[in-house]
Formats: sequence, C-alpha cells, structure tokens
Amino acid sequence: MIDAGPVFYLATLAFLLTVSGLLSWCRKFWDRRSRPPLPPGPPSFPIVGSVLSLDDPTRPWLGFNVWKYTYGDIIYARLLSKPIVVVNSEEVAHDLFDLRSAIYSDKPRSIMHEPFSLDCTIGVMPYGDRWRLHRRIFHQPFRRAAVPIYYPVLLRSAHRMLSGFLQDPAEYSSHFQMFPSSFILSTVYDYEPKTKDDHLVHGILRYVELASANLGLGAVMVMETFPLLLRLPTWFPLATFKRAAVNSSQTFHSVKDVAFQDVKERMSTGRVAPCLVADNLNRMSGFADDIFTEAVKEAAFVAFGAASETTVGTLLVFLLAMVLHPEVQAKAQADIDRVVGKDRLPDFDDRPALPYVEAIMRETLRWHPVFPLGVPHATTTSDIYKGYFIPEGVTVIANIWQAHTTAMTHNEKKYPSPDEFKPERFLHEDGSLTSDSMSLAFGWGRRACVGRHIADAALWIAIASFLATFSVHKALDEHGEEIPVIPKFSPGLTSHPETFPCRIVPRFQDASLEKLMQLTGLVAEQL
Ligand code: HEM
Repeated sequence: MIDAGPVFYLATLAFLLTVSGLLSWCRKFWDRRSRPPLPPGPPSFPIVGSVLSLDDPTRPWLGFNVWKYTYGDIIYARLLSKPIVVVNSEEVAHDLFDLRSAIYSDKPRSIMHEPFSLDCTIGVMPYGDRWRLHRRIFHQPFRRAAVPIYYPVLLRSAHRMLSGFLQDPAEYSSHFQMFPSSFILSTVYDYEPKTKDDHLVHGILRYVELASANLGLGAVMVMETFPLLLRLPTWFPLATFKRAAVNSSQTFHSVKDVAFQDVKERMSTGRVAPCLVADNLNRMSGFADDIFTEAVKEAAFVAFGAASETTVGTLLVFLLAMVLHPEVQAKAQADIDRVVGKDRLPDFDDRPALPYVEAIMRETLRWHPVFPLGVPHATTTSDIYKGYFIPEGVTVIANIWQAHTTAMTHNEKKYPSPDEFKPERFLHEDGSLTSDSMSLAFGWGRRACVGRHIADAALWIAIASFLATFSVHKALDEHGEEIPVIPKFSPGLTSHPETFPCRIVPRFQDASLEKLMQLTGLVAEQL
C-alpha cells in the first residue's frame, strides 16, 4: 500500500513542478526556434540587462546613437528587466508607428502609474476605449480648425509674458513658464491666472513636481523590481515614496474636481468662453454620464502638464539659440520690422509674411527636441518587421534625437551639419518655406501629440512677440567682457537647456510699461 504521508505529497508536488517547468522551457525554446530572430542589440546581462553599454544612462539617446553604428536602425535590448526596441530612423518609425499603428499604439505598463494617478493621464494610457474617449475630449477643442478661436488668448498670454521680461528680465524661465500656464488654463477652463502664485497653477504644479520628483528612472526600476515596497503602510519610516504617492494622488483629484466645478457653475450662468470643459459638456447637451464627466475632469487637468514643460522647454531652446546666434536673431528682427513696423506687435495675420521666423521655430524643434526619445510606445501583439520578431508588450522607443541628428549620415541633403542652428535649412532659395514642418517633434501615428496645433500657434506667437520687442545677448562680466555660454541640457524624459547667463534688453522706443501697454493693448490689471 502507498504511504500517502507528507513526504509523498511533497515529492509528487516537486515532480509536477519540475515537469511543468520543463514543459514551459521546452515551449519557450520551441517558440524561439520557430520564430524569426529578435533585432540585433548589445549584450544583455542578468539584472542590469544592457544598461552598462550606455555611457550615460540618464541620457540614453546618446548611447542609442552609439548602438546604431553597430546594430543598425532597429535594436533590441533590455534596460534592467524591461525589454525595449529602439527605433533609430525616421523610415522605420514611419513604418511601425504610422503604417502599423494598430500594433504600435499601446503604452508600456508600470506599477507606478496607479499610485500617482498617472493611470488617469492620456499620455501613458493603454490603447483602448478609455484612451479613445480621452483623445476625443482633447481633439474637440484642439483640432486644427478650432485653434484660431484661441488666438486672442494666445496673444494676451504672449503679451503678458513680454511685460514679465520688461519688469524682471533675469527671471526669464519663470516668464516662459507663465506663458503656457496662462494659455492652457484659458483654453481648458476659461480661467486666466493673474500671477505665478495663482492657486490653480500652484496646485497643478505641485502635483507635477511630486510626480516627477518620485518617478525618476531609478525609483521606477527599484519599485518595478521590488513591488512589495508599494504595499508599505504610509506611517512606515522608509515609506517616503508611498507618502508622496498618496499626497500627489490627493492633489490630483482635489484640484481637478474644484477646477471643473468652477467651470460648471459659470456655465449655469452663461459666463464661459470656448474651452475644453465647456465645449465637451455642451457637446453632450446634458447627457454626460459619470464616465464621460470624470474623463473630462482628468483630461482638463492633464492638459496643463502636457503643455507646460514642452512649451517652456522649447522656448528655452529658442532663447539659447538666439544667444548663440546673434546673426539669426538680427535677421528675424529685420524681417519683423519690415513686415510689422514699430507701431504694433506681430499677430497671427503676419505669419505667412514671416517665413524666417517660422523657420526659426522649426529649427528650434529640430535642434534640440524636448522629447529626445519621444514618449515610449508598446506593442499590443507580436509582429515581424524586416525579418525580425518584435514581441508582444515590448516597449518601443523612437529615438527622435537620432532621427534628427544622423539624418546627416543617412541623408546628407536633409539636415547637413545637424549640430548647427540653421533656420535656412527650412527655406527654399527664394526664401519660401519647405514642406518639412518638423512634425517629427510631436511623435507619430495614433498617439502623436493631440495638442500640436495649439502648440504650433503658441510657439510662433511667443517667438515672434519676443523678437519684436526684445533682444537677448550674452551676459557681461565686471570688466564688460561677454560671459561664454556653454549649453547644458537636463537629463530625463524631457530635456531642456539648464539656466544660462544672458541679458534680455528691450528694443522698442521708450521701453516703459506704459509703452508696452500701448503696443499690446493690455490694461494694468492684465499685466
Ligand atoms: C512644444 C510643444 C509640444 C511638444 C514638442 C509635444 C510633443 C509631444 C510628443 C512627442 C508626444 C508623444 C507622442 C507619441 O506618443 O508618439 C506628445 C503627446 C501628447 N501631447 Fe504634446 N507636445 C507639445 C505641446 C502640447 C500641448 C500644448 C498640449 C496641449 C494639450 C499637448 C498635449 C499632448 C497630449 C494630451 C499627448 C498624449 C497623446 C496620446 O497619448 O494620445 N502637447 N506631445
């Protein structure tokens, strides 16, 4: 008779586990043998994956460029435990994200999203019905045809930014920051913040700071590797991360609810200009269900974060380029003076007559894109591309920076001398604009930036207004000598120039606030 004691059960369990382990290994082995190879890539080691092959893991795009010369335009690697596919050419990016968008429009999952309420933000939402709903909510107010409605708001926001430069030129970053804060809150909530200490700006910025301070690559990797850390109670001494998550999530929900409610109340008295919240609620004509209402609240809150860092970063790149290239600045200013004159400031009607200013904007987006690696996508199913196997669920990164810079290597005619700031590359010999509108900087396919039309209008008016009224020069030391500017860029998902010394000087006559008010038409309370 068989003794069915504990030893027997343990032995049977061990046997079954071994057999199932062997079967699963055999299946994986067979799958691997029967499918095409993965794209080539750097060696991968246990735990760290291919991280050691990157010279500077905080600026991975530089390492991806180096990989390109060995492994080509499509690379497979592992960053710690995350498998990634790096796309290193515009052609491959177009093939995958545009032409196969049904497969390449998902976003990588992370256990960090939900604790910080990032699961409510469209940019990292999985490809599916919830994302579609959010995308429609954004598309309605920010589609190309709707953007001219916001021209007055964009002009006002740009003019208020100019008054900031006049009053305190050294604080240029914070004036650039105020510009998107002002136009995005107007276009989303019909709300114009008066100062940078405004309660709504403050609340949203607080959330953005909390989330970005705690969601660095290192922290994410640690949490992904040891997910139990997320279960620590908030009172636990080492649970600072958990406390930050609770804090940021509370901020997210309370600020989004209050701001939304404010618009609804004003709508009931008919005092709301066109904006994301009102347009979407009007579209539902009183039939908005809870899911839709919540999605509008979330999308409205998220718009600020999406618009703010990208717009500020791009304007900082513009300012840096002007300091380094006074000849470009002077040429643009001569054009503006000729077309607009000195008695008024540029407006959107002047845009077609100012191709050189347009070319400066495109070159700014090309020279140093704020998303050097775009925003990563993921695959919904496996795929085979150019004979390589692309696994399901893999993170797919478009090396936008690479697509810009090494276009020289692959297409000498497109962006020769890519490190140089040359707006002329976007102009024909007769001075008219080429068809290259630098759409690359806004991503690809179904997940491409849904705010790109308003971003385009905002960047243009900010650049044109600045050049019309101010010049930026290198700062001077105590001997009157120019202080050299050595460009340094921040690491991270978004990258922008670190603060640099410069002198911003007015170029309009009687450079006073009164004169600026005359030129802009702003009244004292709007400054
Ligand atoms: C200089 C300005 C901007 C740049 C360079 C920029 C760039 C980008 C990029 C590269 C993406 C990711 C695309 C992808 O996943 O392939 C993105 C997504 C997005 N952008 Fe922008 N953006 C800018 C301004 C704005 C503005 C003003 C808004 C205003 C609402 C906005 C809203 C969004 C949203 C909601 C997404 C997520 C789209 C989705 O996942 O479906 N962006 N942007």
